Amino acid sequence: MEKGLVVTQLDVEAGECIKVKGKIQSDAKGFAVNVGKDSNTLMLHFNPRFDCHGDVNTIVCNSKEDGVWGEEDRKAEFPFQHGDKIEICISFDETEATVKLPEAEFKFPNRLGMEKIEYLAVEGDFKVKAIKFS
Ligand SMILES: CCCO[C@@H]1O[C@H](CO)[C@@H](O[C@@H]2O[C@H](CO)[C@H](O)[C@H](OCc3cn(Cc4ccccc4)nn3)[C@H]2O)[C@H](O)[C@H]1NC(C)=O
Repeated sequence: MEKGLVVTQLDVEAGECIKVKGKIQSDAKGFAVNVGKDSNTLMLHFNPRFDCHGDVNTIVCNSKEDGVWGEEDRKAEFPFQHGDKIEICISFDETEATVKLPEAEFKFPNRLGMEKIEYLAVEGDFKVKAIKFS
């Protein structure tokens, strides 16, 4: 299966923002935005699931340390629809990551105490149009 967008060698610090703009496919089962050190060490795996892994219309967040998933955090809101054109803004500080959407905001603890984001990956049924660092 083809990989999505992967960006490495980043140096995103606390308070800075990663903006990912794109379109959710009309038949999306799910997609994920991963940020962290590398694919095995993730501050945040942000995984909206329309219908996959037994979840329907559920955002699953998690961390990954040395290739091992942490405890999942399922969010109450699901502000996505098939075909949506959205911009996801991810920022963090020493205690938590924040995911800002046009009509919702989610927090997830910075479990690994990461001080910079070096890695960004977007996977699944999401077509990236642009990414911006600010
Ligand atoms: C009840 C006992 C089994 O629990 C299930 O265990 C599964 C396997 O660990 C959990 O699914 C995994 O959850 C992880 C987060 O905790 C990740 O989401 C795992 O997927 C990684 C991944 C990304 N991708 C690329 C991708 C991403 C989005 C859409 C399409 C492809 N391929 N594999 C995903 O396979 C799944 O969330 C978990 N369900 C529950 C309710 O705990």
